[in-house]
Amino acid sequence: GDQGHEPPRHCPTYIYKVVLLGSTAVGKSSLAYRYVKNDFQESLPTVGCSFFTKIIRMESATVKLEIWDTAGQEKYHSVCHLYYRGAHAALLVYDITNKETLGRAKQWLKELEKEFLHDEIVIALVGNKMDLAEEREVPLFSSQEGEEFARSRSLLFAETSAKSNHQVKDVFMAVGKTWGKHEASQAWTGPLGRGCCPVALLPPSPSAPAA
Ligand SMILES: Nc1nc2c(ncn2[C@@H]2O[C@H](COP(=O)(O)OP(=O)(O)OP(=O)(O)O)[C@@H](O)[C@H]2O)c(=O)[nH]1
Repeated sequence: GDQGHEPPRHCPTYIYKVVLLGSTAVGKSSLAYRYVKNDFQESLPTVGCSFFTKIIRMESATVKLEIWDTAGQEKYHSVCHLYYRGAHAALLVYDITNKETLGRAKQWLKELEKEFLHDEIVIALVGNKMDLAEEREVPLFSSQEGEEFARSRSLLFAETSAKSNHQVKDVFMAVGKTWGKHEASQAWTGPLGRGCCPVALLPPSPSAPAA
C-alpha cells in the first residue's frame, strides 16, 4: 500500500529516442550495432526500420536509449518521417568516401529543420568509415566548409568508424550531453523524480579523460 508522503526511492527511467538517418550503405546499422553490441558485421540493407535498445545504469537513474535505425534506400524515404517523429536526437550519417552522401545528409537536415524547433532536437552530422581515410572524398571535418556549415546550424560533428570502433560511443554521449543542457535550460531542475521524461544526463564516456 501507500507508504506515506515520501515518494518511493526506486530509480526512474529516462527514455531517449535517437534516430539514424542517411543514404544507403553509409553505416547507420553498423554504428548502432557497434554502439549497442560492440561488434561489427557485414550486414544486409535495412528494410524499413530496425530498432536497438541500450540501457545505461547510473547511480540515481536508468537511461534507456531507443535507437531507431532507418533504411537509407530511396524506396523507403516516404516512411522515414514516421520514425523521426518525437526524436530527441538525430544522427545524420554520411560516408567520408562518398561525397554524394554528405549532400543527402544536408537534405535530411533541411527536412528536420522543417519538422522541429531549434531546441527540440539535437542533431549530429557524422562522417563514418574513417578507417578508409585514404579513399576520402569529403574533406576533413575541420576544413573550412564543414566547420562553417556546422557552426551556422549549431550541429555536433564527428568522424567515426563503426569498423575500427572510432568515436562511436563518443558521438552518442556527446548527443546525450547536449540534450542534457537543453533540458537543464527548460524543465530540468535537479533531483530525479516525477515519472518518465526525456533523459537529462548521461554518464561521461569512460574513454574521455577526466576533466
Ligand atoms: N570500412 C568500413 N565499412 C563500414 C563501416 N561502417 C559500415 N561499413 C560497411 O558499409 C556497408 C553498409 O553498412 P550498413 O551499416 O548496412 O549501412 P546502412 O547505412 O545501415 O545501410 P541501409 O540499411 O541500406 O540504409 C556494410 O558492408 C558495412 O560493413 C566503417 O566504419 N568502415
